[in-house]
Amino acid sequence: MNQAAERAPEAIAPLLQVQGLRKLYAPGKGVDGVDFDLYPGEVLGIVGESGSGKTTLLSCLSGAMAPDQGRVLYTNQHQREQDLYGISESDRRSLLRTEWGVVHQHASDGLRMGVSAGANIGERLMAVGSRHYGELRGAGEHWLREVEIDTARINDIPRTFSGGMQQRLQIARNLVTSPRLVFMDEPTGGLDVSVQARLLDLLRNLVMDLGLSVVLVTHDLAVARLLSHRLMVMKQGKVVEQGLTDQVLDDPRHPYTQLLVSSVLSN
Ligand SMILES: Nc1ncnc2c1ncn2[C@@H]1O[C@H](COP(=O)(O)OP(=O)(O)OP(=O)(O)O)[C@@H](O)[C@H]1O
Repeated sequence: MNQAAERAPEAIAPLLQVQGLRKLYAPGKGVDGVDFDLYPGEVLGIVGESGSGKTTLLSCLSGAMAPDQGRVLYTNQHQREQDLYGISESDRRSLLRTEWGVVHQHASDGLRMGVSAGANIGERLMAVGSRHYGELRGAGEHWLREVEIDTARINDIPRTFSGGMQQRLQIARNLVTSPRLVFMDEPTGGLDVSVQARLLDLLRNLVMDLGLSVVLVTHDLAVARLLSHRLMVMKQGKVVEQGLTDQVLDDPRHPYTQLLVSSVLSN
């Protein structure tokens, strides 16, 4: 065997490494001892009942709230590892405007409700230096089409949009800077079932086409099954089980996961 053949294929570096993360508001309230790696193109679902710590974890991962303990390491597009809470506030903000995106449950938390749809999309591009009106307009139209919103609505403000459209606009606003990692907090929560189904379909296609890495918080196991490759199950701030989505949902090992799955089945 020659030397080249003996060499192991180059390992793919994780995009995100989470090590020993803890954020406790009070004993047992918050998250504790969370460790995982997220790889490029991977969708990780975080599930668990209300109060299990999903939102707290997402906030710590997405730079919104510093943990008490532990590290969040991100490998940026230049293959440099950045410690999320070791870098400056302005570098963290810059990550959030460029390589990262955040889709909130309530579109009003992620959109500027009083400015036009086009401006909502263009704003993120302007924040990274784009000033050319034609380009901004073109990007606005392109991303409206990508999220299935009629481009004739480009000058309308989000307040005049339906809930599903607002959520799709929020997604377009995030994707315009070609992020590598997107955090989603209950992206289909509070929408009618048929609107949810359309949004899920759109999200699934966008995630696949763009090769996005996603951390998705949901209490809805059907949403988790449809979108995520891997699942993490949380209970009272701790991860009780993690693995491939189908494995966790079809053959849950932890009694809590078994309960979650069976309560969905019996609904
Ligand atoms: N700012 C806060 N101050 C004190 N306790 C908090 C705070 N935010 C959350 N908690 C508590 O921490 C625990 C985890 O809450 P968290 O919102 O992260 O859970 P969750 O799984 O996202 O719940 P939900 O699905 O209801 O949003 C809960 O017991 C909650 O009451």
